[in-house]
Amino acid sequence: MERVTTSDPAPAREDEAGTDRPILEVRDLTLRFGGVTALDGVSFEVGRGELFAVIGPNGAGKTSIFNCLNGVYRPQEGTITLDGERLVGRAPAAIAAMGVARTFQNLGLFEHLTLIENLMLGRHHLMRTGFGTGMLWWGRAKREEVRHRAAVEEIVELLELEPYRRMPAGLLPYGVAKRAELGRALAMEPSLLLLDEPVAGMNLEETEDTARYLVEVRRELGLAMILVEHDMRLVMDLADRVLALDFGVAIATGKPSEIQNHPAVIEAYLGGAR
Ligand SMILES: Nc1ncnc2c1ncn2[C@@H]1O[C@H](COP(=O)(O)OP(=O)(O)OP(=O)(O)O)[C@@H](O)[C@H]1O
Repeated sequence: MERVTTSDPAPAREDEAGTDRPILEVRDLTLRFGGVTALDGVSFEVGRGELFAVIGPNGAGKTSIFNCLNGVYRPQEGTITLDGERLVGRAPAAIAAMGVARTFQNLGLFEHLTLIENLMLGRHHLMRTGFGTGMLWWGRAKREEVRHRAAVEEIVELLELEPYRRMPAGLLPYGVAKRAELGRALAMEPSLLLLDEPVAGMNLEETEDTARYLVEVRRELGLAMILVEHDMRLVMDLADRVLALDFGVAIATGKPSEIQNHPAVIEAYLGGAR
């Protein structure tokens, strides 16, 4: 059952969706699987244009947060509010249509489709003219397609994917495929982007490239992003603020420099290594 706390600093009302309010507000999120408490009363906010990172040892609950945010898991308690709209209880497709996009740890591209086709699929939910209507109203459908193609080409340019436009996704080098997946998520025109271990399996050069593209995306699009990542250097370099989890509990939230030196965070990582 949803628990609405009185401590919510900003009640979820659409008319208050002003620019100063955080784009995402998570309050007292609790998620249980039988006897396992994956998330235990977790609260945090993400500001507009903020790059917010979630860290923690294996099994801390990072993926569970993403799965609650995009509607794959339904938390037993707590609220999630995106721009004044409650998310808990909505289906993943509805949440995606509200502006929450996600990249996956393992690639989520269609291997036989070209890079451009994959990006166009990312825009599917934004397309109003289906095939049937398109036949009847081909003029409007054509104009709409031109608009969508132009939006996709902007992303291709931003992420420097031009040389790979017509290549089937399955043939892309790994680093490029990860970038294409970022492009597919951006093609959705999200208001919140969830980045699930964007540099997993990358070498140093690819990791540095990814960091550069994320900085670029942020500068160009001013998009709010949540980053789950084990690469601490990337997190500390890129994030505005960091939430550290341990056994489903939020043990610290703050600037990267504060989190790096936080005794509870150090203990959580060293404890896990013992
Ligand atoms: N579908 C599920 N069924 C049962 N238990 C689950 C499920 N999903 C997650 N859990 C449990 O919830 C806890 C948190 O898992 P989660 O995957 O969110 O951690 P994580 O921080 O993402 O870990 P990692 O860094 O290894 O990906 C773990 O104890 C995990 O076993």
